[in-house]
Amino acid sequence: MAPQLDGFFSQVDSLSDHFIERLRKAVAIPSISAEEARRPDVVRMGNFLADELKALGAEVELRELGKQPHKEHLDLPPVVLARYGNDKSKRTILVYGHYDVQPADLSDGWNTKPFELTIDEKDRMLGRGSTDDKGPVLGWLNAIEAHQKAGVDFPVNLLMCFEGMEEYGSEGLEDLINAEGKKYFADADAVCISDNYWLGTEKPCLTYGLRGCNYYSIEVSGPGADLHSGVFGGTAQEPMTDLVRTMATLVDTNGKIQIPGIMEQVAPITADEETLYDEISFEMETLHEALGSKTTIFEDKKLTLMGRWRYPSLSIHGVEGGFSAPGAKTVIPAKVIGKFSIRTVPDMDIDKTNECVYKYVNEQFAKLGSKNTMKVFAQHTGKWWVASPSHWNFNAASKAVERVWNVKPDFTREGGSIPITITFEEATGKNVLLLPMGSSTDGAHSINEKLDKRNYIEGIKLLGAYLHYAAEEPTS
Ligand SMILES: C[C@H](N)C(=O)N[C@@H](Cc1c[nH]cn1)C(=O)O
Ligand SMILES: [Zn+2]
Ligand SMILES: [Zn+2]
Repeated sequence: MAPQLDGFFSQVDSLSDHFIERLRKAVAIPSISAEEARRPDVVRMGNFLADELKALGAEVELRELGKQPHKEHLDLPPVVLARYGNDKSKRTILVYGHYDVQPADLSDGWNTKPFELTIDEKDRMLGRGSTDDKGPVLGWLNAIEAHQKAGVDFPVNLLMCFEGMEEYGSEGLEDLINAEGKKYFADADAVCISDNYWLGTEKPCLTYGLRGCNYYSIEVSGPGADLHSGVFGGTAQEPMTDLVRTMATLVDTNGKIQIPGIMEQVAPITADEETLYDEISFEMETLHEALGSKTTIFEDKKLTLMGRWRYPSLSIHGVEGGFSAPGAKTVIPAKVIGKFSIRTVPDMDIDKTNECVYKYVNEQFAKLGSKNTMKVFAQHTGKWWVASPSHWNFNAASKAVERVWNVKPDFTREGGSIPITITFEEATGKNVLLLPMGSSTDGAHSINEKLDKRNYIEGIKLLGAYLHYAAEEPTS
């Protein structure tokens, strides 16, 4: 029998302004994990979540993770572990999310202040972290509160794990999950993560795969200090020149990775997979809207989806130490660090990929014949993940999508990475489902990140409905 959800749904509608205020408070905390100076704000955000959860009656622990690797002067932010309900007759669902965000500054080109939630005329809620991942994390808290205020029994025991370093490769979390897999998380019957996006703007999806991410630095140094290019230009070998020449050999304009040994690791396409892409609702026009231009590599839907889901990609992100401000400073930087990452896919191996990258970058640098010094290293790595969606956890989520959105979801893979997903699967031995709240045009990691009010409010209903169906779904 379909669960009684009307009381819960109408309570979510009645509390919508209150839930938006909760998101406003969360967005106002600039919890940027990649910026050292923001570490106190990341901790403040963890405390904010812990306090909100305690006020809702959850049992909460703040778990410290020690020092940040390679940055020993910095404490990692705490992991918020919480339990809501401990009824042995109910299923237990473990949910994960992250409370840290990507960097954001008005000067990057935002139309509004990134840490002030701004609701525009189209009911888009703009602000850093609105969709990635503060909106979805608060979705779980809001679902609890709406049940309480509606007087509806909460259908499951909820275990929660919210971290503050996801955007920096989930530093420190893996050990905790492995240690707690059969302790704190022992009761978990299934895992649900809400931290990715629909493929388009109208059709919800359930996600069963993620790419991994190996993030690299190439450090080139030579002169003892930054130099005057009029005095030293033409006399000193320049680190920036060596760096851009090396970086330019990594990938071509159509995204073809130039490093030998990478594509060779990619799993071949199966006959089943060949047919899968035609069924997916995905329009190139929506991709162009999300991209903000028509500069796609492919014109074709299938090749585009394959390029995002099942092939690796290499992206060049930036250069630390180079001159980047407006104006015309005539400096020769003494040391520059180029950053790039490779999104990895089945059957790529992290260590083998690292070896290929190190060998290739060293060879390319050697070809320059430079007297400068070059180091290449991986800053963080995380494995790809692909699961089976034939499981009661996915069935429950599919029914919840149909109930809330009146449409059957697409089953998708995601081009992004949530490094800890595979660790949850291995440490608990349970099925992991990705249940996104936001849509493809939300601009996660970009300027003007937003979450549509509709996706937030219906998303809260979706998370709550999923828990009801998960409580009832027969084991598969
Ligand atoms: C999909 C998720 N919301 C996300 O944005 N993940 C990040 C995580 C990351 C950062 N470094 C490596 N992985 C991403 O895909 O960039
Ligand atoms: Zn992110
Ligand atoms: Zn995220």
